[in-house]
Amino acid sequence: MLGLPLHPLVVHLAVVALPVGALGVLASVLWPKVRQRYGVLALITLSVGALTAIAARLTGVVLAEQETLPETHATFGTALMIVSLVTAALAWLWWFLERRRDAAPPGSSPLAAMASGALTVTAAVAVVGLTLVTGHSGADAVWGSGRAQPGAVATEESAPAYTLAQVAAHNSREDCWAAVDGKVYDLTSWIGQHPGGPQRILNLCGTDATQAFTTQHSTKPRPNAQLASMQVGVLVD
Ligand code: HEM
Repeated sequence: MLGLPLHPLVVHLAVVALPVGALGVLASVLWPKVRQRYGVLALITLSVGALTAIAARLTGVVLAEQETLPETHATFGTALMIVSLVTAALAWLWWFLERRRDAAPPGSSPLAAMASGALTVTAAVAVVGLTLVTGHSGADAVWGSGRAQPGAVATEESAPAYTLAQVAAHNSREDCWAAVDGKVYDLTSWIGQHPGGPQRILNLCGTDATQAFTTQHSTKPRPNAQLASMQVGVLVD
């Protein structure tokens, strides 16, 4: 429930609320008339957007546990969450300083309000830009070329073919290949990164590891996506 149904729902809210709120705040800083009429509305919209960005990040993490993690999109999502929260905080600070300036006697220094206004405008532009790239990378992860596809590294037709004897020659920590289910993988760079420990991968070097891999990981998405990213060819007799 927390993953798939919620993530698309909250991201669409964030994708609307963040740019609308950020542009509204930007216009409020630049034009006092806009501030008077729509300032509070823009601030609330931006704040709702920032809270939705947190929700999007959290539901995205849950979703990544069920599917594979689209790295670029996750990085942008985290950046957007932080930048939108900072922007909302800056915008409220600017608002508070402007209100104080309105109440202050004529001739008081406008410096603090102006400085916070300039920071708010810069941050609001960053929010709009980051919302666009985060949304785009998310759409790409679902529909486009960024989609994590098992076996995407080498297609059956284009992949080089290796015999088990050739695979067996790559049987060391420095050069570790294994075959799984008719495909050949170079596991060398993964040895030290395996969450289940390096020894379990070292045991596979130079072998047909189909049974060891499927017994341990069967159809779990993460190990299979990791494996797919390391494919170097297909196994032939
Ligand atoms: C090329 C082969 C393998 C790959 C690509 C691989 C990949 C992975 C990945 C991605 C994880 C993290 C899982 C997660 O975060 O959900 C993991 C965890 C683990 N792996 Fe492997 N693995 C391989 C082979 C093996 C083998 C042969 C064994 C045992 C004989 C093993 C034992 C474990 C254990 C105990 C964990 C930690 C607990 C778990 O998440 O299941 N792995 N592996």
